[in-house]
Amino acid sequence: MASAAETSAGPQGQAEKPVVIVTVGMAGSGKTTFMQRLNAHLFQNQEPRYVVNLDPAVAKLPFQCNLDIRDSVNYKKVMEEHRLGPNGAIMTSLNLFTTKVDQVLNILEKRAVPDPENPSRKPVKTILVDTPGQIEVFVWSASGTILLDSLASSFPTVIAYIVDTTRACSTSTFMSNMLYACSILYKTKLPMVVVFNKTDIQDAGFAKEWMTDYEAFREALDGDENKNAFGGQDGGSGYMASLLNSMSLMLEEFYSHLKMVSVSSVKGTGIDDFLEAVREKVDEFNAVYQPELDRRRAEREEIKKKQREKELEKMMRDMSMGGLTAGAPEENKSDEEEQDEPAPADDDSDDDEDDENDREGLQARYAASLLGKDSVTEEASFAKYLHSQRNASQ
Ligand SMILES: Nc1nc2c(ncn2[C@@H]2O[C@H](COP(=O)(O)OP(=O)(O)OP(=O)(O)O)[C@@H](O)[C@H]2O)c(=O)[nH]1
Repeated sequence: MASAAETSAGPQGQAEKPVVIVTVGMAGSGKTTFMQRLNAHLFQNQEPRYVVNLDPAVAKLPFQCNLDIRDSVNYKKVMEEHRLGPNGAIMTSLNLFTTKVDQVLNILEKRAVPDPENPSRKPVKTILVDTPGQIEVFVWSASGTILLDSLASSFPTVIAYIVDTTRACSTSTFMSNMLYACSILYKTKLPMVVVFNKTDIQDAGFAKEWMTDYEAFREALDGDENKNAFGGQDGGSGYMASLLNSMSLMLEEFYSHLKMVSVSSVKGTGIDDFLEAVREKVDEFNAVYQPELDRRRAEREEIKKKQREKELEKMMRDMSMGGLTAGAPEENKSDEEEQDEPAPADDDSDDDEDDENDREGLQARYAASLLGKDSVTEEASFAKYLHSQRNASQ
């Protein structure tokens, strides 16, 4: 069977990149169990994979992990030392871990290619990432964004949004779940597969129907309203139904961007469907998301370049003004002193000329460095200079 990474090969036969699957979902939706099942499935198919755990608070993982946030950050210590609650400590642990994102990417990139020192070790094809149950802590935090952006800038990345099907079968809980998924899709701007988990207990056929047929959802909504499922009085229930109805219409466009699969992580059903959906999403990542990511990266670079040019302009102005102010103390001298002062010797005029040459040379070097003709040392000295300027102005 084709691997999830098989469609991620770059153009003109470039080395195949592994696919990153990031599992997110509400607390208890079954993310860890799903990861365990996926890991076992890939192992059975002898597919080299790499497992990353980003949940610092998990007590015990039911699978072997290659890279574990708990090895570098002690969640309980973070809680004690910073006097934080559980969610604050998870967020701080993620922040601390994010400072090592370059190292993490280095490791992953090394594992994605053959190792000349260990030729028997196959390059990984799938990178599985488990995230904390507190979904907002990961998706809406700066560190979560940095981690996701960094992964997506190196590998095709797909979000697996896990839904507890047993808790999504009423129209209101279903809608809450879909709104969460929608916000994650638009926040991360990454392709998403919605995984209806625990289908050994509750079939997910209703969800598929509601996502593809508005009338079916409308009927279910009427049924819930008639049963007074929203529990409102004096028209409260009516308000809820009308809100859900409007949201369902609004989400129609969003549903069209999703791929949904039914899975039972406990029984192992639906995993092949999930991997097939990931393959589709990887194609979408390469065709749609990658160019968009490249465009955003180029935009950021352009902004940075403009900022540097602005700083250089300001610095040039400061330097030419500096030339004027260098003579300023002279102006404080009394007329008398000025008259008594002997005429400048030839030596002094040489110094002035040297200063002028130095300044011009310096300006030319800075300009060259900004125009990209810089050598490493010039760039370093320029950065040093800007730094000292900033410190001096503070
Ligand atoms: N019946 C059934 N139970 C499941 C399935 N997947 C997970 N569970 C159960 O759901 C509970 C929560 O599963 P976890 O995998 O710990 O969920 P999680 O989303 O990782 O939890 P947090 O990380 O704490 O948010 C456990 O009791 C699992 O055994 C499934 O497919 N079927």
